[in-house]
Amino acid sequence: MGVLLQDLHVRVPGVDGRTGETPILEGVTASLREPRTAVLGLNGSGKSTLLRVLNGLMRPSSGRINVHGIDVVASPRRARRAVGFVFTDPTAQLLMPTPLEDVELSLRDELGDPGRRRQRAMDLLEEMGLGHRMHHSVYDLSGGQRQLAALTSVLAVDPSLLVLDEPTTLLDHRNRARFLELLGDLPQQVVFSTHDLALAAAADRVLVVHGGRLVADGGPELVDRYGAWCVDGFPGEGTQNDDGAAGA
Ligand SMILES: Nc1ncnc2c1ncn2[C@@H]1O[C@H](COP(=O)(O)OP(=O)(O)OP(=O)(O)O)[C@@H](O)[C@H]1O
Repeated sequence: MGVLLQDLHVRVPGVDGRTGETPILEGVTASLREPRTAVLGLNGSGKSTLLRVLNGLMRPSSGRINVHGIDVVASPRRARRAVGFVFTDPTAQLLMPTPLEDVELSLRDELGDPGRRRQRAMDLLEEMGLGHRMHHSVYDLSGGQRQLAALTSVLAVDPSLLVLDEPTTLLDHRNRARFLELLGDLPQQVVFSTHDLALAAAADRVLVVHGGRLVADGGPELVDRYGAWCVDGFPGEGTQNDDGAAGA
């Protein structure tokens, strides 16, 4: 079992005069069985969209997605239970006032007893290095601490696939090192997008997305070949931050 993407297209209304639609992903096909997959690409290339379709947050216009035996398009609710997703900016996904309450909320279906639920939530936050912040308002946490709190809540329910959108963007050096260690230890299959080339090079599989298309798919050696382009821009194009959405 793994993650299967078959001829995936995502289009949104607008812009193109001929079709009235903007293509965001075009014909993405990949079968991912490796423990760690990194998705590389410039800003606007389609990385987040590729991740969002994995748990049904975004519906493809056409194509198949199967995650660990679940047809994501047909069963988006099952997919959301199986696929833990951590956003680049996790503020929106922390639903409760404090990290402790947020992790407790995640655990509500797993542990009926409030005392055991609280203890489990405290243990998980301690393991993540957030014990000293568990009672603070999520708005008083730093961006990196919020990201770790969101990750704790997601991991609390033991998803079979973990999807992380630019997981190290908000982390300082120490928390990035802690995150890398955690990534090495997690039993789950993980798919993550990143602009962090060292993080991508540590993955088993690398997908390079450009203009909504999968332009390269292979091992971590692709980081040497494509990494600089994914940071500075692809040859023959403008500079970084060009919007790389799929053209008509
Ligand atoms: N719902 C939507 N409606 C219209 N356009 C969208 C929508 N979702 C994404 N896009 C556009 O599709 C393109 C790809 O977006 P996406 O967020 O997947 O890029 P990304 O590679 O993750 O970029 P970044 O590195 O900046 O996070 C962008 O041009 C974005 O503006």
